[in-house]
Amino acid sequence: MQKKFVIGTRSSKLALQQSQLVQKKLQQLAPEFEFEIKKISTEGDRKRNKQLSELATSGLFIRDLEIALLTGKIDLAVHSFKDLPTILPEQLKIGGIIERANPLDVLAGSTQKLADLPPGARLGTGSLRRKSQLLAYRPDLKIIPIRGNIETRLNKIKEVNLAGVILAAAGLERLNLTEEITEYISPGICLPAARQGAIAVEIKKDSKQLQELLKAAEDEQIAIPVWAEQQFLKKMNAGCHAPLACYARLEAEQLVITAAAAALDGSNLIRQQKILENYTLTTAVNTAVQLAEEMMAAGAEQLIAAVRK
Ligand SMILES: NCc1[nH]cc(CCC(=O)O)c1CC(=O)O
Repeated sequence: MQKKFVIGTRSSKLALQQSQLVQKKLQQLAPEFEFEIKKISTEGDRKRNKQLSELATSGLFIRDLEIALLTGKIDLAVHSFKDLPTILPEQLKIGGIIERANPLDVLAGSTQKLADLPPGARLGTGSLRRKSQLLAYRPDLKIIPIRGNIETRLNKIKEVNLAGVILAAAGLERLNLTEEITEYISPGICLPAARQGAIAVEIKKDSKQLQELLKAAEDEQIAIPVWAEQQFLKKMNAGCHAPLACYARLEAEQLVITAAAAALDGSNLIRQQKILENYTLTTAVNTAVQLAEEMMAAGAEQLIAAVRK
């Protein structure tokens, strides 16, 4: 029986914070085990095992963490679920969804709320999902593409003279930067990305001990809506770079799932919602798949394909 587990993490502040949260949760649940955090560098030894890197087809950093998992350097990989592709390498799986912070997008670093910004105000975001929905709401806005980690993006406000930036509430809350939040943007204006704010822990499929632990750490009230969003995205065959949004929330006995897709210039926006009574994981996921089918029937595929290339 394994007594010590290594948690692999990216080395960004946000990634470390999320990994510490997972470490704390698991440590509380299983005080008899040791959970150590290990930073995995982006450079890594990516090219050392060609077969493994071919298996892990995802983004560069995710791939390094997955290679570390597959080669036994780490036992768990902590990710912002939003950034993960919907299809994982054959030997890996999501062992559990640990916590979801506020799933909404925010306007940050602005002196005015979104509705009060002057015509032509410059807002920073690198996300096509945010850009397209914001333009559908206010075609006059100037959307300036920005990249980098959260603090880098906040710094862009002064550097390139922006009225504010659009970010995930989750990142700012986890980094204790909530004082930068001007406004939580209504999901009726900017629907969040599928899985936004949720932390996913990836493990090897044969890690029985860890699987049990992570199941015990999971709260199904949190996990069910997130799995529904994941299944929606998978059915749409899209990732976090598409101008596509999906947000599921529990309201009493109901699961409410909303999806949106928009043309990049905001000239067209498709929005659909489904409400499920007395949800279970299975019915939630099935409803999400139906929602994806309705979105496609309404023409969402063309909007997504416009930027897929
Ligand atoms: N792709 C960037 C990214 N990936 C995860 C987060 C933090 C929020 C989350 O955990 O979903 C962010 C920043 C942002 O979207 O503003």
